[in-house]
Amino acid sequence: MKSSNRIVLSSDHAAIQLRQAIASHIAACGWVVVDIGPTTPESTHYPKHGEAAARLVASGDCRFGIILCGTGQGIMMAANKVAGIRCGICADTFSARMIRQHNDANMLSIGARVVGEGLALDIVDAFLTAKFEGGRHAMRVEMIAALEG
Ligand SMILES: O=C[C@H](O)[C@H](O)[C@H](O)COP(=O)(O)O
Repeated sequence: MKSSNRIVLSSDHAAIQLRQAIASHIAACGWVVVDIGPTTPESTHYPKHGEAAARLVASGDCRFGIILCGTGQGIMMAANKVAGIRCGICADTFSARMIRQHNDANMLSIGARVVGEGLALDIVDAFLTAKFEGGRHAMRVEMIAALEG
């Protein structure tokens, strides 16, 4: 079922605190948060958490996904293996805005060991408030999809 107001959140052990801060922030902004954990700090493996979040976005259950690990890199790589996912990693607000406007990104990855909480929340806001511009960018996004075979 398509949902325009549901956002899935996921992380590995390196980003639990920041993930919870983002969950509170976006819930206060009116989004329905689907936080799929983990909730305990034991070491875990980012590929499975990236994949789980990506599948909820790819299926249409959630409109967007926000995923985190230490750098944001590994979990982003895993999410992008799922067909239909366009996940960008951001450590600045300009990129967070542009991956929506130009790339129609449906997932955002953040490195909890890279950016502090204040900047991370600004990045999330930039991502969630920007709109895909379509036009010349639409064909390029279709070209990305074509690579999925
Ligand atoms: O891209 C991978 C992430 O940054 C992981 O969060 C990181 O590799 C986990 O490292 P560690 O097991 O040393 O906490």
